[in-house]
Amino acid sequence: MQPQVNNYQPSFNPTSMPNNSEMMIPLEVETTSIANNRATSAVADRTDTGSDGVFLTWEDLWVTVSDGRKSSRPILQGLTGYARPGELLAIMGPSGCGKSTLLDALAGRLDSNTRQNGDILINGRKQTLAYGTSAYVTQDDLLITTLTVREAVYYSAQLQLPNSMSMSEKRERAEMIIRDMGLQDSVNTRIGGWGVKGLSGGQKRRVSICIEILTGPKLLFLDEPTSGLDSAASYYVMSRIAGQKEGRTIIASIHQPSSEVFGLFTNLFLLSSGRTVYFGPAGAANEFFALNGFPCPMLQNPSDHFLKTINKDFDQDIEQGLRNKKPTEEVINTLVKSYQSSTSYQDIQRQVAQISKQEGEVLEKNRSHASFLTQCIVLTRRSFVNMFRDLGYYWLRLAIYVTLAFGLGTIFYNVGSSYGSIQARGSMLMFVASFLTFMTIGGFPSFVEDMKVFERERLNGHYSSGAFVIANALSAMPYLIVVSLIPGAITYYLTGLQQGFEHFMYFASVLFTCMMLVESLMMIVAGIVPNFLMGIILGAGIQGLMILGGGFFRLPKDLPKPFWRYPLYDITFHKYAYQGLFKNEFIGLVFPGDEARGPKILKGEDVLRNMYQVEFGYSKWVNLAILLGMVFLYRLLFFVIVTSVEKVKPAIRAFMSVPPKQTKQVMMNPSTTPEHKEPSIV
Ligand SMILES: Nc1ncnc2c1ncn2[C@@H]1O[C@H](COP(=O)(O)OP(=O)(O)OP(=O)(O)O)[C@@H](O)[C@H]1O
Repeated sequence: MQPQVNNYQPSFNPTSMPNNSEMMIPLEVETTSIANNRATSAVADRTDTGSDGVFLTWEDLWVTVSDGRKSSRPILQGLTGYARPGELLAIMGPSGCGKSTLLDALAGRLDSNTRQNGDILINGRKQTLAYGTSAYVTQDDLLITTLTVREAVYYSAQLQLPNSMSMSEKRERAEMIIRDMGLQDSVNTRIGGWGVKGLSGGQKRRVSICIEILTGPKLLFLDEPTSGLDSAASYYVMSRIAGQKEGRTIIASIHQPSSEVFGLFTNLFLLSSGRTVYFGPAGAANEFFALNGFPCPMLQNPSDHFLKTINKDFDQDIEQGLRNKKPTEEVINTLVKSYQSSTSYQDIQRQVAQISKQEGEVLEKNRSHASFLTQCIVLTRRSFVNMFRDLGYYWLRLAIYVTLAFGLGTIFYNVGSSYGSIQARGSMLMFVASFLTFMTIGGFPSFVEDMKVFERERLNGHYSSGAFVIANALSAMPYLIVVSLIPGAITYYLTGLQQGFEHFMYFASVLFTCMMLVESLMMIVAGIVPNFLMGIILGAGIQGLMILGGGFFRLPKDLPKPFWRYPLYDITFHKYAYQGLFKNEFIGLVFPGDEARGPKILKGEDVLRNMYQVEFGYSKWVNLAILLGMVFLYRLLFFVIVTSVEKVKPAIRAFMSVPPKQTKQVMMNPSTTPEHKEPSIV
């Protein structure tokens, strides 16, 4: 159909237009408009932020990203709008138009390489969202892949729901949400990840939604909740979400909603290349397009029509196929200008101003009501189950450790007590304290996965960072005990190190503590660089330096100052591990001296003092205590890092934002330019 001439009347006011639920095809517009007028104006006039719920407004919102050179590229261009309790706002637009960026900006989760300008107010107040103030179902389903659907939702219920609710009530709530999302037939299916097939993409999507709607958050963001779902599933999922909107503010970006799903939206925010094509009641969008000369063809889904009209990505194909068609860029400019000169736009601005003026309640952080102890217990249990089921977490490592233990046991088999055994014992202990513990790095991919899930759950306020840090350490302990006892015993007894159960237990304890230390170190690395390759390189580099400066490859007195001797030698855990193991092994043993040079008999203490320059004055137990203290310190550092990221990120974002007035000076607002040009900041 050829577009008609632009006969759009600026007096068009979508806030007085009918509700969309009864208006799916153009013919119905006229018949339902009068009936619905009253309903929508009632909604439109509800701007009292004093009521319970979240009123969100954004005004002249710009988001730009540096394009690598000295200029910036705008992703969102001066957007203005609002979302209110009891309403479902749908954000639609072609792929890449900025839907996720808008959601991220509103939820306070923009990437650090972006700059945000403009006002976002919550209940009329400038308030930083994120970390527990809202729930956000992101596009990526960051879930624990080894859990079943029931486990994932139930653990989440235990973490998020208050202690005052009984376990059976929590279980009941979890089961109900699972049923609501149509997952009752997959409750016992594991979610699955790379390498392990589990749920389908659409089912994972629904698990993510289940987890976030468990507590009925006051402000809910959903980024493409229906991706991967068939049209029936999309409708049921969206209708469940829409059914929760009473007293809640829901904003969802969505691709290709069916006409039934479209009927569930209260308001529609239509974007193209980061510009507003339309904002207002979803039911009035059809008329807006029709009045501008782009009526929805009979029997066509309106949302398909809107997206087709404003998608310029395939203009070349269209040009080849339909030579007489208006270029899409022109169509978009017409709609953008038309919207900006309409009374409805002024009305939206008036609404935003009105809502912004009324200061309502401060949105409280952290929706989690489970006690700290409950969080620790539930997270420890969940993490323990995950570690047990994830073969790569510990079991594979155990198999490699056992293989290496046999390697060590055979290469140093029955090491004896000759003069030559001194060097053999030293090398073997060094290998155990350095390389066996170094291999803990192999668990890093699993740590990164854990960190991703933690970040999502933390941002959505499911639990505190402290509970995560404690649970992560506690759940790893039983496995590390197994991993240090079995390969430790094989190595110890095959090589014939100093006899006595206490000596073996000390050996295994140092191995265990060093593995805890390396795990803690790698969690710190995962907290700083949540990138698998970079993390492994960084972790390996740090440990390489520590091993070098531990006082074995270069004896302590020969270590160059200032870096290697002070401070590295004193802070590297390898120093305390080597010296503890050496004391455990050599003290009490006697060796025949070097026949050519030294004394006839060498006492173990002399070997330590003269050959390895071990520090005396404190016992091997002090070495072990220092190592345990380091585990505590590393975990504390990990906690400080994850909590400071929470504080630093919003501060950086606030620092990166410039007041809207400045923005207007450096950027061209399309509404003020006769022909739209891509604005840029240089
Ligand atoms: N942090 C970033 N750095 C660089 N470019 C970015 C960043 N965030 C978004 N963009 C760019 O902004 C544009 C809009 O991205 P966004 O993800 O918001 O689109 P979208 O409408 O959600 O797309 P889709 O529907 O395909 O998910 C894209 O071109 C994207 O590459």
